[in-house]
Amino acid sequence: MVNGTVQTLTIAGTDSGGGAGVMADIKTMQERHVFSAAVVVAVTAQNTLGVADFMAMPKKMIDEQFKSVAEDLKIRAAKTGMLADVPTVEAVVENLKKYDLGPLTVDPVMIAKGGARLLSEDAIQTVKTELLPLATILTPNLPEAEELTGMQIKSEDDMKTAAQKLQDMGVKNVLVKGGHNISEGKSSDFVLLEDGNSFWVTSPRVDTNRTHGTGDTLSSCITAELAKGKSVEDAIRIGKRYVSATIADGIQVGHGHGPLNHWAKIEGENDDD
Ligand SMILES: Nc1ncnc2c1ncn2[C@@H]1O[C@H](COP(=O)(O)OP(=O)(O)O)[C@@H](O)[C@H]1O
Ligand SMILES: Cc1ncc(COP(=O)(O)O)c(N)n1
Repeated sequence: MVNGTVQTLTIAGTDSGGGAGVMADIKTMQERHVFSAAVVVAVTAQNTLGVADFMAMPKKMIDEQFKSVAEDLKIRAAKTGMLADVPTVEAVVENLKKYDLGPLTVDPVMIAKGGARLLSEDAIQTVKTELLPLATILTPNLPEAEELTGMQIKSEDDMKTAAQKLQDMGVKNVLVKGGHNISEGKSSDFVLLEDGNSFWVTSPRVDTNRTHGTGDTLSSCITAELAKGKSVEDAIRIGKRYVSATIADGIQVGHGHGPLNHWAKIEGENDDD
């Protein structure tokens, strides 16, 4: 069965605290029953209280990791997370063009919950012009959608407008995440699909600061479901249900923005789904 195992790839930064980045991605993939490889493009010294420091990998190490993965594994879907700076974004784009890694989910990570910049300001333009055209799905949170579109997002209508603007910039499918407190009592994300259809995915807002790694977890779950062959719409709906479960059923780790409970189950789902 080895060749039949569904394989995915995360291209992101590590989190020494275990809650976000590559660590959250691999935990999510494991729970969604797909195998995950990892190209580490940056290392962070981080915990639930914040990011103390980070270091981007040299281009040669990024290239060698892509080569090692691509030569041996059959990746069915991939995702990007923290990409640090211009040379790192450029190295990742070059490798994404070189290897067939299946549908790509781009989580345009810019600023951590604690406030640290994880993507340099000048790299935002590189992401826009070079990475976004490669994305099957783009999953910005509200500050990221504001940066990418240049508009302010203060309402659900603004979220719809931002999604349309991002699609006009050449992105196929857009998921604008509403975790940053726009709607009372609920956490609603707006989805605009390639075919023009749109819908909201909504969950009750959980009153908690244990939301470290929510974006990574959502985008990894979407990637896992795409790798299994699910449609973009189904992958997003499953991703939203999974991330909601991991937030609602919390664990106690650390003293700040705590990590999610990746063991949480989607209600009604069987273990072999
Ligand atoms: N307090 C919360 N309660 C319920 N869902 C949340 C909460 N915070 C975030 N979410 C959900 O988690 C997912 C990630 O959103 P968000 O936190 O905006 O992303 P990011 O981690 O990139 O900032 C979205 O589906 C969002 O609706
Ligand atoms: C390596 C890495 N990647 C991504 C995030 C974003 O996660 P969050 O916005 O939940 O802090 C992070 N803090 N660290």
